[in-house]
Amino acid sequence: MTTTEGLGQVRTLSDSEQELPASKRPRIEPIAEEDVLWKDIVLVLGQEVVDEAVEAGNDAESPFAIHDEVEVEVKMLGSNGEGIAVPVDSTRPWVVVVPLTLPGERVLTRIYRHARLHSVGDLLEVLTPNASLRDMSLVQCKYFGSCGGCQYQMLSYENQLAFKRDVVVKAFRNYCTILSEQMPTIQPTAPSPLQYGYRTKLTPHFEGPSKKIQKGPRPPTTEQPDWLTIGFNKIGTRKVMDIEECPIASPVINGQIGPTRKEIIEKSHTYTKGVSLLLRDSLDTSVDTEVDRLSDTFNEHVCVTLPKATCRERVGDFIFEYNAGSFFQNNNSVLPPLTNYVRDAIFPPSATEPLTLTHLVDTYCGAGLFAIVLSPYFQKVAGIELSQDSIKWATRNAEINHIPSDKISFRSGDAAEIFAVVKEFPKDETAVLIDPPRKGTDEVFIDQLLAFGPKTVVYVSCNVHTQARDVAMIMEKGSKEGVTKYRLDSVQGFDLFPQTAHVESVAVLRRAD
Ligand SMILES: C[S@@+](CC[C@H](N)C(=O)[O-])C[C@H]1O[C@@H](n2cnc3c(N)ncnc32)[C@H](O)[C@@H]1O
Repeated sequence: MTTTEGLGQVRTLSDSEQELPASKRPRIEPIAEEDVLWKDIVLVLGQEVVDEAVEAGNDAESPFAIHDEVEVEVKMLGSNGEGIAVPVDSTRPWVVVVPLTLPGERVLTRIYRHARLHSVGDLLEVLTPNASLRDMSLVQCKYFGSCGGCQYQMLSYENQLAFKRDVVVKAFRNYCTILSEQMPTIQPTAPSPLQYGYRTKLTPHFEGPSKKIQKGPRPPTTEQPDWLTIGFNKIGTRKVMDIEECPIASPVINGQIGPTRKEIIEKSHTYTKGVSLLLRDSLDTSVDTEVDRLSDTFNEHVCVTLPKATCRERVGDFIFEYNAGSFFQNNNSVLPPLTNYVRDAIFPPSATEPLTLTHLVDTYCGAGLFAIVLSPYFQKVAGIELSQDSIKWATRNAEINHIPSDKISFRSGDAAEIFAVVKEFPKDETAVLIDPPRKGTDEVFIDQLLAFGPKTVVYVSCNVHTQARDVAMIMEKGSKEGVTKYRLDSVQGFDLFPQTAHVESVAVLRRAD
């Protein structure tokens, strides 16, 4: 029988690829959203049923036509935030993915796309709501249900956190191929202090006018032309819908949406292409960095719209500056609990013997967030980051926070290069922090990490699926090759984006000796 267990799985390096010099080896493939969805489909239909459908050649043949209206029952919430449903009347195993629906609900959907063993549909009507989960009085945004930004506003915050924990559990079950006895219980998801008004960065966008409109007369106007919509993509589409406010964004960002829209409309006759706008919440950078950081003057918020302009944020006692267009975490309210959590993971308050970790390596360090906030707890800190620009800011951030340059250093380069630099760091007293982009880290990095063998590894991730894969690789390679054996101490989700399906995750590994 054909087995589909490997379907959609990520590729591991072949033997010949393993032979290549580190710099020439391909990176581990990122785990695509479709792959994550496929695992949910298999969970709902069952592996055997999926195998049979594949065997019978039924897996690519939808029982529905595009635009069919179908009644379905939602079986579970998928890891990407949509309901994973099965048709109420169907003789063939098939899944229908419907956004904005909840487990246990019967809904009417209109099919708009087919893929392997599933179709995707728009939500037309919730026929039987799940009254214990759905509470529409919680919804704070007038665009909820049309805008693609938020998926969970109809859920209590407690339920949002519980669903996010399920995502972490499934991610580790599906992608972390370690023995179940090596897997710790996934901790409850840590909440964000702000559940609305938290986003410090928004990127509304608009499409350019058609060629036909460009050829016609385009006088300057103060009225919004028909071709122009400024906002976010409609759910499940690439069509932009008009947005005049966004309740998950911070007050200064909301205050800037109107003026920015007005400016775009007034200049609309000049546009030929679409543009992605930038609205970033910042402290007023004209205020001197030496002003009392708790004073009202220092904490005046402004909205920055130019990608090359400087932004400033305060995280606890520290301040950070960076280019508005470059990476910085988008929810300032959760940064103190997140950085405290990482600190406590490195120095567990419950440890019977205090850990004597004196050195920190912050890989994928951006503008130096973790390196700088955690610097008081270490004698030496080194950070690495690909973006030269972010490294300039990290170095400046160390200065404006009065951290001596013989204690903290930042360099630009691929994360794996840091291990050649920190050779003199005592591995028994070193913690390594990993915070890569969504695609996760790579095999070259993991090999170097294992060769270095730090006492503690804290892996912060915005993609729990690639994190689970990488954690497995760290543990499996470490134990197989007898290099450095790690045990997985804890995994906990962090809610950086309330009202959305996104979950951040922190995994803590400790050397097993
Ligand atoms: C999720 S961000 C984390 C940044 C930082 N830790 C923070 O919390 O602000 C990931 C960072 O990794 C950087 N990056 C991407 N690929 C990299 C690589 N191969 N080596 C080093 N840094 C990389 C990106 O530029 C980005 O700043």
